[in-house]
Amino acid sequence: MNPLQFHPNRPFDLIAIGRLCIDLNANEINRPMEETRTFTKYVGGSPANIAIGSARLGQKTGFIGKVANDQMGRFITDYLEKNGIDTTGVKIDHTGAVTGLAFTEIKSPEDCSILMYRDNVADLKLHPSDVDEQYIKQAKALLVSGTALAKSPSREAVFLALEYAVKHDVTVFFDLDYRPYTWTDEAETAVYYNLAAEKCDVIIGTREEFDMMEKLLNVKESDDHYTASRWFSYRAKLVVIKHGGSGSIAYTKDGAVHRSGIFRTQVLKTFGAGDSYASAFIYGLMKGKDVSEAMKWGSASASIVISRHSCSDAMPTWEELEQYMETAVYEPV
Ligand SMILES: Nc1ncnc2c1ncn2[C@@H]1O[C@H](COP(=O)(O)OP(=O)(O)O)[C@@H](O)[C@H]1O
Ligand SMILES: O=C(O)C[C@@H](O)[C@H](O)C(=O)COP(=O)(O)O
Repeated sequence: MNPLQFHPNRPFDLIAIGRLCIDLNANEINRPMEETRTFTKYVGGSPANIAIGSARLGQKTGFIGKVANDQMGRFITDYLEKNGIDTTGVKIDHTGAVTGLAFTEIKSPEDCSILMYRDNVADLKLHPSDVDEQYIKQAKALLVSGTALAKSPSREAVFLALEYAVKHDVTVFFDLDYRPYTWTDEAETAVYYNLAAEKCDVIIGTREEFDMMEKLLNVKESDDHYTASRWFSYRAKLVVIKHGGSGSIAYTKDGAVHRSGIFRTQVLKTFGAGDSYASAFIYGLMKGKDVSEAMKWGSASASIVISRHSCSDAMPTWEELEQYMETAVYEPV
């Protein structure tokens, strides 16, 4: 069953809000950063990757964010537009802020990490005055990324977007996307994550991300069922907990539990799994598929992206995804 209903007759399927950054992915794989010399530049940032994935799958997609007033900022906006994403909501910073950079280190397929340069970044300068109620009102769904809550004024901009979404019956997806280095204080982090989650229809995160939110409440044990049920007294209808190579589990408000396995693949690097999973999972739900089927689409998309070098540029089209699901081997949990 699909517990979500999307407002019909809206021009945008999905509008994402949050960071637009640059990924610099190591060309020399199976090497530590100290020995890595060259990188390939891609558009990055979790919500950007999800929006690109969504557009590739054929969704009418828009973005609300802020970019630096320089070559990097223009590279990002240009790439979004080339992928058919509406950039009306992408504003340009005029305070001298810079573009966030994510250098990726691929020591082995299982051992990947990201070195982020995020001082004075333009994405966190997104201001409430940059968020247009009329724009959000045109969407069936809004995707919020947790990292945008890390600092003001971006934090207030996201809460305002959430208010508009709730007011206009826009279905809200919250990808927790917890990046510790963007935050300074554990309690502050958990408080804002929990406050935002109260306003969301669908919450998607890894076990570790939910643990971070629950630590503040002195929850000692990781328990997926407990985690999900906490949110059903608020707005949530669906909670998804991702477990890496062990698949994912979803709970719906009516008490149903859905499990998804993975599509085994030749993993090049692990990052990008969550973003590709989210884009195809959301697409599946918006196409009216039931939760289990949408999770399978998400797993297939993740499997494709982790076998490729980039995150954004590797996002599959619907034709690629469909063909992949016909031929690849699915391992149920
Ligand atoms: N090694 C893997 N092989 C195949 N699929 C994977 C693998 N790791 C992750 N995935 C897929 O990607 C999804 C999200 O991965 P996960 O690592 O939990 O998220 P994140 O990238 O946000 O940390 C998983 O639920 C699974 O479907
Ligand atoms: O989110 C970022 O700023 C970096 C991403 O573009 C990146 O490549 C990544 O980490 C993807 O995250 P994941 O999908 O949660 O693995």
